[in-house]
Amino acid sequence: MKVGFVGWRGMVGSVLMGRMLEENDFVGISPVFFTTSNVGGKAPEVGVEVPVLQDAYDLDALANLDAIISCQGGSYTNKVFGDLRAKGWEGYWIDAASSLRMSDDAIIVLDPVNDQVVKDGIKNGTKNFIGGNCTVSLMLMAIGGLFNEGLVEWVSSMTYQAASGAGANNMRELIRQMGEINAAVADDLENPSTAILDIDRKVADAMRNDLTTDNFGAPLAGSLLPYIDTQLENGQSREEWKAEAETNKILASETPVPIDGICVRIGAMRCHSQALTIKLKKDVPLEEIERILADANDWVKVVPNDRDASLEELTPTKVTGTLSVPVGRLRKLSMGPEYITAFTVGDQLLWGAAEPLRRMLNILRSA
Ligand SMILES: NC(=O)C1=CN([C@@H]2O[C@H](COP(=O)(O)OP(=O)(O)OC[C@H]3O[C@@H](n4cnc5c(N)ncnc54)[C@H](OP(=O)(O)O)[C@@H]3O)[C@@H](O)[C@H]2O)C=CC1
Ligand SMILES: N[C@@H](CC(=O)OP(=O)(O)O)C(=O)O
Repeated sequence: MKVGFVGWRGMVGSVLMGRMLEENDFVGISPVFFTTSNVGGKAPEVGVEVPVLQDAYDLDALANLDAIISCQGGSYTNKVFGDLRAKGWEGYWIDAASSLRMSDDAIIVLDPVNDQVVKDGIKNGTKNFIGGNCTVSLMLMAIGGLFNEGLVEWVSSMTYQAASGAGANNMRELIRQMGEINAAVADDLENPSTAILDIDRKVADAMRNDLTTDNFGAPLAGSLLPYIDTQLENGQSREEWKAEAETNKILASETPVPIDGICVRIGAMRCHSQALTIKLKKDVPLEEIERILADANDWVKVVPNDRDASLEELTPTKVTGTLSVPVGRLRKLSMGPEYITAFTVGDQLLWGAAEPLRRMLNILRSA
């Protein structure tokens, strides 16, 4: 199988490369690496022979491939994909960007949750397989079991999203902002007799006036940003809109499940967290809910709803850089026995972006 990689050196692409190397995924394929900036340059070393970097806008070179994985972003997809198909290319297009997600001829891939949808799609000739929005994929990795059992009447998700979802420069900016806050009061922190309200005043002043905000457009460190992605007419942000639209597409739901909430950017590096309120269709005992969640896939981990376990297991710090998707704080809410709450954390660059694409390629290889 000849596989083209576009966007392999970006943030999502680098995580994809790392995972493919870890899993020996380059063995048995003929990889071709593309670039928008360095045609003829040296391709990365992946343990098999590879040609020099090819031009990512060269439709003839792309049309030679059996499959293309793009982590280059939506504008690249918009520029190249239509023309490539118009040329008659019938290979598989696997993409991290959102551009094609809701197209009728595309499937959103998250095989631990929608394996059957993906397999049916391949059988029926689908050629476009697109990674889901990170928040949606991570929510489904955590509570997909309840959806697959048909138990969910609706979900409200309140998110705590990491800087990485906004890009590499935003991650740098978050750390820079943290440093700028520290610098504003570094001397005062050394002096135990400095009044805390003086420190607080200086910090607030620095946050309002002195932080670098070129990428986020607002101070994030020490604060939060209650709006992600673009504004829609109905009052939702586009990130909030994706929850219901993408979840039901991933699950190929016959009756769409309402999912809505508020998406918030916080000062975490690359783990998205979500607080979920779930209305079940019936009263299910908590132990049964925990069993359904735990059995749904190999990566979800049910964390007991106690203080020590939650602080140990259920934080971005613990989860970052891993494929584990813990879900905890599980309990019935006072609204009634069908209402439960849950808190989940997941790495936004792994299950949220690169891992479903890597697995999709392997599904195609073994199809
Ligand atoms: N599914 C999801 O939830 C997520 C999806 N995404 C999608 O993935 C796309 C790519 O995101 P992301 O990886 O953050 O994008 P990056 O900005 O990190 O990389 C995109 C491209 O920028 C070019 N580039 C320019 N300068 C550099 C540099 N210094 N280091 C590395 N690459 C550089 C590279 O192209 P070249 O080699 O051709 O120069 C690279 O492929 C997004 O636009 C989005 O569509 C992102 C996050 C989550
Ligand atoms: N919007 C997400 C990241 C992302 O890239 O989402 P999407 O793939 O749906 O555009 C975030 O900011 O956390």
